[in-house]
Amino acid sequence: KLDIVLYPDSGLREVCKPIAEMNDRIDRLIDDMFYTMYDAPGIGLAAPQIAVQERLIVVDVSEKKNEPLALLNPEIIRSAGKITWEEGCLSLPGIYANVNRPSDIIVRGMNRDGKMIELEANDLLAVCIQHEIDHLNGKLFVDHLSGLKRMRALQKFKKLQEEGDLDE
Ligand SMILES: O=C(O)C[C@@H](Cc1ccccc1)[C@H](O)SCc1ccccc1
Ligand SMILES: [Zn+2]
Repeated sequence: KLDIVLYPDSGLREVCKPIAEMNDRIDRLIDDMFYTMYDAPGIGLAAPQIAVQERLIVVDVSEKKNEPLALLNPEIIRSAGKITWEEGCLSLPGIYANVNRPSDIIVRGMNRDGKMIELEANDLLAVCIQHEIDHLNGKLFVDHLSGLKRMRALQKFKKLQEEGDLDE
């Protein structure tokens, strides 16, 4: 299990580098990311959340946790519709807020077999993939909130972290 990087770590604000090709290092990283994601538990994880500044995400929104999807250099090439979801983030534990995003997307990327794929994602899978791609661009879900809501969310996160420190 890898340690998940917490806000306000500067690595979460970097634009990640594209991955040139699928190889053993990336294959092992994908396994470590899935293990860390399922253990959290979570339904998505982006490489910068485990301090790797490269364009790699893993998601699995299935009930049975048996539909793992890893994408290298993912890009959204079509988006439509609208959905509001109460999002959380493993890098901002304890903070939740409603975020509006397109509900239907087409995403292109390389899968762990090194094959370029395009897939349609809707609803929660679309939300999750957009949330993870945001991470690759140094964006966090709180950035989609209005100034006041964002400030309140980050103040609450700060307090939760300070309380946590006291409990130590
Ligand atoms: O931090 C992350 O990237 C993992 C996120 C992914 C995510 C957030 C909001 C909506 C969809 C995906 C989550 O913390 S994973 C935790 C979770 C579990 C069940 C439902 C929603 C979020
Ligand atoms: Zn997140």
